[in-house]
Parts: sequence; C-alpha cells; structure tokens
Amino acid sequence: MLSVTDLRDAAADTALDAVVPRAEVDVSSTVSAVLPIIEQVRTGGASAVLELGERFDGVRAPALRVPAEAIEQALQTLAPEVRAALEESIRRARKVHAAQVPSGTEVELADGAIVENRWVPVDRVGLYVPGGRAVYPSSVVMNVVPAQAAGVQGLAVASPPQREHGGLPHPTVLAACALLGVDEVYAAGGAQAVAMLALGVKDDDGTQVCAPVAMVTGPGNVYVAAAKRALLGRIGVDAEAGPSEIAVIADGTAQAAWVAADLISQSEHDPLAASVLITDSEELVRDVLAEVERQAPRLPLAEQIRTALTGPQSGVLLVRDMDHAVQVADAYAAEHLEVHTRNPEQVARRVTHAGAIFVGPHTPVPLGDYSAGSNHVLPTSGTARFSSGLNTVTFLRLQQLIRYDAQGLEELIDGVSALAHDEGLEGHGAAMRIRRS
Ligand SMILES: NC(=O)c1ccc[n+]([C@@H]2O[C@H](COP(=O)([O-])OP(=O)(O)OC[C@H]3O[C@@H](n4cnc5c(N)ncnc54)[C@H](O)[C@@H]3O)[C@@H](O)[C@H]2O)c1
Ligand SMILES: N[C@H](CO)Cc1c[nH]c[nH+]1
Ligand SMILES: [Zn+2]
Repeated sequence: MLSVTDLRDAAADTALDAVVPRAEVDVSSTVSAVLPIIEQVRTGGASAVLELGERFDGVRAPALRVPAEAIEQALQTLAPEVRAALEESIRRARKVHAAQVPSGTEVELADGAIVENRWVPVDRVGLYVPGGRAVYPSSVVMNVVPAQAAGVQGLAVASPPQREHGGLPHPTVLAACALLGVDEVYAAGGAQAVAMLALGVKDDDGTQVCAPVAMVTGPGNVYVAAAKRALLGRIGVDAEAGPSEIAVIADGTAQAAWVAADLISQSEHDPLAASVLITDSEELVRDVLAEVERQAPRLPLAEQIRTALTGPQSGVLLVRDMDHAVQVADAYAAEHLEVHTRNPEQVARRVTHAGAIFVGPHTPVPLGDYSAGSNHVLPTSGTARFSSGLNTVTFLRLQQLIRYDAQGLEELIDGVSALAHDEGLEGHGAAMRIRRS
C-alpha cells in the first residue's frame, strides 16, 4: 500500500521539502470552499448553522445550544470503563498543563524604571471537537484542560450533530464536557461551527444564541482548518491541526509489526491522513509493508486506511543512515514523530521539527492520542516548523506593565529625544521633554 522512495543516492543539495510526501488537497486549496459557508453564517445566523448541519452532517439539530439535561443525561449513561479512562486522561493532562503555566516577572532596570511581564488569559474561547468520520471525546479533554489551566473564564464547545443521536453531538463528547464542568455546548460542525464561534449567531427573532469568542482552537478536517485560517485576524487561532499525520524514524532494530500498527493507526482518521516511514533498513521496509498488508484489511476502517496509505501524502522514505533520517524528518515536520531506533533518545533530541515526539517502542502515538498526559492537538502539513501543539500558553497573552517615575524617566529623556528626532517624529521627543522639571 505504501509507495517507496529511495533517497539514498539523492544529491547532497536535494531540496528535501520537495521530495517528502504531501497531500494534494490542503488548507490553502480549501479556503475558497469555506468562504461561502462563513458568509452564509454571517448573514443567516443560527438558522444557517442548523441548515448547514443538515446539509453536511445529514441531520438538523433540534437546537443549536445543547440543553443542560442532555449533557447531564450523557454523563449518567456513560459506560463506567469509559468514564474511568476519561477521568485518568483528564488527571494526567491537568498535571502536564498546570506545569505549563508561566510565571510573571518584574524587571527593575534602574531606580524608578520597572517593566512587568504578566500573563493574562483570553476571556472567551471556542473549542472545536471533531465528529464527522469519527467522534472525538478525547479532543474535549485536549481543548478544555489547557484552557482551564490558563484561567479562561468563557468556554464554548462545538461538535457536529450526530444523526444516530437525534442531532445532538456524540453522548461521550457531552459526557466529557460534563466531567470537565463545561455547560456551553453547540451542535455544530465544520466551517459553520468555526464561523458561529467567531462571529456569534442570533436566532431569527434576534435572541443571541452564541456570543462571539476571541479565539477558536481545536483539531478538525481540512474544512475546519481552512475556516480557522479564513477567520484569523477576526479571532485568534491555535496551530493548524488538520488531517492526522505520523512519521516513524526506524532502524533495523525496530519491530516491524509495531511500526506497521502505528502507521495504520493514524491513517484511519481521514482519507487525507498521512503515514510516513523513514528508515535506512531495506529489510525493515519489506517487513513493514508485509505487516501493513496483513494488519490493515482486518480493521473496520480498512477502505479508508487503504485510501490514506496509498495517497501522495503517505509513503516510505529509504535513507542512507540516521543522520540522513533526522534531516528528512526535519524537512517533513510531522505532527507526530515516533522514534524506533537503537538509541531513540539521541535521535529524538536531534529532530527539531515535529509537533510531538514519541520516544522508543513503548510510546506509540495512540497513547498520546488519549492518555499520555500530553496534548493531541498538534500542527500538521509541515506547520510544526513554526507552530506548537495546543498548550496552556496558547490561551494566554503576555501583557507588559511599564512603570517609570520622574527619576527613571529623566535618565532617558535625551536618548529617546535623539531616537525620535532620527525617525522624524518630533512630537515623540516633545512628549518626553515636557516632563523635564
Ligand atoms: N492534528 C490534530 O491535532 C488532530 C487531532 C484530532 C483529529 N484530527 C483530524 O480531525 C479530523 C476529523 O475529521 P472529521 O471529518 O472526522 O470531523 P470534523 O468534525 O473535523 O469535520 C466534520 C465536518 O466537516 C464538514 N464537511 C465535511 N464535508 C464537507 C464539504 N464537502 N464541504 C464543506 N464542509 C464539509 C462538515 O461540516 C462536518 O460537520 C481528521 O482529519 C483527523 O485526522 C486532527
Ligand atoms: N491522532 C489524533 C491527532 O492527530 C488524535 C486522536 C484522537 N483520537 C484518536 N486520535
Ligand atoms: Zn489518532
């Protein structure tokens, strides 16, 4: 299923970012498809969101805002083993995200000259929880926990209406909200959900149904990522966390069956999901390909897995050695990178471009998808070169408080006047000198 590209003889000046596998359909090529949806929500409000749900999710939600009783009912009927697993995921995630809260600092630069750095949470955020091809209660945890750790006061969750559940979001999504103390939940998916959160929507009678948020975070398919990009500026967004990706760096010591299972795991998310093996071992390539053929057809989502693994975004890259593997992995900048090598710690520390790195054979990506304590909302499509995964700081703004007294100011009046004069902005210098006693 996976095509093999041999990079061992590639010239030293080969542009690696041009040879790594990438999907043909990406966020930029999808923005034009979501603009009319955003416009429809802007002009049509809540009823437009419901209509779009009917069109894209095949069901009209009974109401956009999920009633409190439905959330409570979902918690009451949650299977005990799922509840216990969710509670453990929440417990671990809370510990990790609490440790990300930065402390403010106050710097005294001279007598009467202080700059304070303080972290302020975003007031109100919209958290997107996917629910098209699969449902993602785990994404409730991954969105809500860092937002709460940051101290965000207003949390609104949106997740697509489910036909099998009368147009409500999936009951485990609702139960996860209840466990985390979130009661503002909307039955809305895709670009229309992002637009609803960003712009706010009213009922036909003018009643506000969803108030606008300052920021939208969360993973989703390419339509969700495109809507976040289209609305950026009106709102803040987290990294582009689109169709899932896994890259595995492996050498001849790797267990082929485990590597194959992990490559398959991410490919079941989306036909656009990407699975990439980077190895210097021809023998491992042969064994992994055989394992993929053996394992994939046994899974319920076998057809989707085949589509993802045979797409241009997936493949095997045969490299010269582990140095070359690190260069290729950096060029690919995977959402998730697994390292299955003789010295996984050493190799992992050398890779700088990856949303998250899973070190060693006992740390598979699905562990991080649900319960490792790390966050699974991670940058895709090479954006790990400049973005982080969702974290507590995503929901914080660094604000500076500048406090100078007369003595502190006096020391800088001449310097600032000189700089202002040099920029041709004499009013700036004058505003300094007027304070000279
Ligand atoms: N990178 C990450 O951190 C991360 C984490 C979890 C999940 N994911 C990804 O999230 C995605 C979840 O996708 P999903 O589809 O299951 O759920 P989703 O909720 O992201 O998307 C479903 C919505 O897509 C919209 N949609 C579908 N077809 C459309 C069309 N033709 N035009 C306009 N809108 C359309 C619909 O409005 C629907 O509600 C997967 O790609 C998965 O890999 C990524
Ligand atoms: N692998 C996804 C991130 O790309 C997260 C997830 C949730 N559930 C299963 N997997
Ligand atoms: Zn996953």
